[in-house]
Amino acid sequence: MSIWQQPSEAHTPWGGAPHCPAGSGADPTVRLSCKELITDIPERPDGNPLNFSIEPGQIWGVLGPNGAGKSTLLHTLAGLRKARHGSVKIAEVDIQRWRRKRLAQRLGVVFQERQDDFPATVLETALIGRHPFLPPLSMERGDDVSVARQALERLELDGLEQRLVSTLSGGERQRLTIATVLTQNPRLWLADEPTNHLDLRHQVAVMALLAEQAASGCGVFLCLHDINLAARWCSHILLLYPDGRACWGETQSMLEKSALEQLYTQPLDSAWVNGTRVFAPVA
Ligand SMILES: Nc1ncnc2c1ncn2[C@@H]1O[C@H](COP(=O)(O)OP(=O)(O)OP(=O)(O)O)[C@@H](O)[C@H]1O
Repeated sequence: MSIWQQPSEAHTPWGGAPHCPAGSGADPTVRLSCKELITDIPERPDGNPLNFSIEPGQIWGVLGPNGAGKSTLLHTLAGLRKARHGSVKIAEVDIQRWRRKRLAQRLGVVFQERQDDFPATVLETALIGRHPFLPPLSMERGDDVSVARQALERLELDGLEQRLVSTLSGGERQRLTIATVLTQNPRLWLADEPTNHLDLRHQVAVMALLAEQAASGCGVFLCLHDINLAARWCSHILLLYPDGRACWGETQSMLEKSALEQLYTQPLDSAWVNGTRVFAPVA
């Protein structure tokens, strides 16, 4: 199936029932919330405490210049870094109290950095997404392989299943990272620059995939560098300034030209295209 031919039912390619759709009794256990959260960036003073919740059906985009702390925030939300202050909770339980395996059954992370140290094929790598669901010391079964194959097909990698990951192009590798999380089928997606290395068509396809996940009741949190992708696809935006200031809210109210110019210390032009405000840097 091409990535343009969306399956009519959410999640059906993975064989599972769709997650509880947003707007029809959204699943409260998908909720990721942070309260008075200050991330721990070494040698940097405390910034604004963060207080927001990612609800099922929402797509949050965090925008900010290099070094602002977007990845650090994402890792803190994933429970991979301890906060300096405040809390992160999933389903009202502190993230540090979740067992990692249980957490991995619910939360998927698309990392910015790649770890290709071990020789592995594309299919073997996608199957890592099933590991949180396997009993100890057991191998993947036919069902797992089928879920991984469908995720690879969705990311247009189905012809490359037996290829070594080390031979993939940058964009193919990125799509494999997303296919691996799709194989994991999480209810919460935390994705660090998921459109990195992707051509325009695949950027749109990945954003459409994440929107589909949100529409099926997942919560989605993305670090992005492209304001226009954020404008078109995110329901909520968090602006993270390098001095630790932060503000957040619904996309419509957040993407103000002057705020973005200040964020990036870069003058911008803006225009409306098909109901979406778009931004371009002033040369
Ligand atoms: N272990 C560490 N020791 C010292 N400084 C660190 C450490 N980890 C991160 N930093 C610093 O914290 C800051 C925030 O890093 P982070 O990767 O979160 O930024 P970012 O907004 O994701 O940047 P980019 O857009 O470049 O990916 C950076 O200045 C980085 O150098």
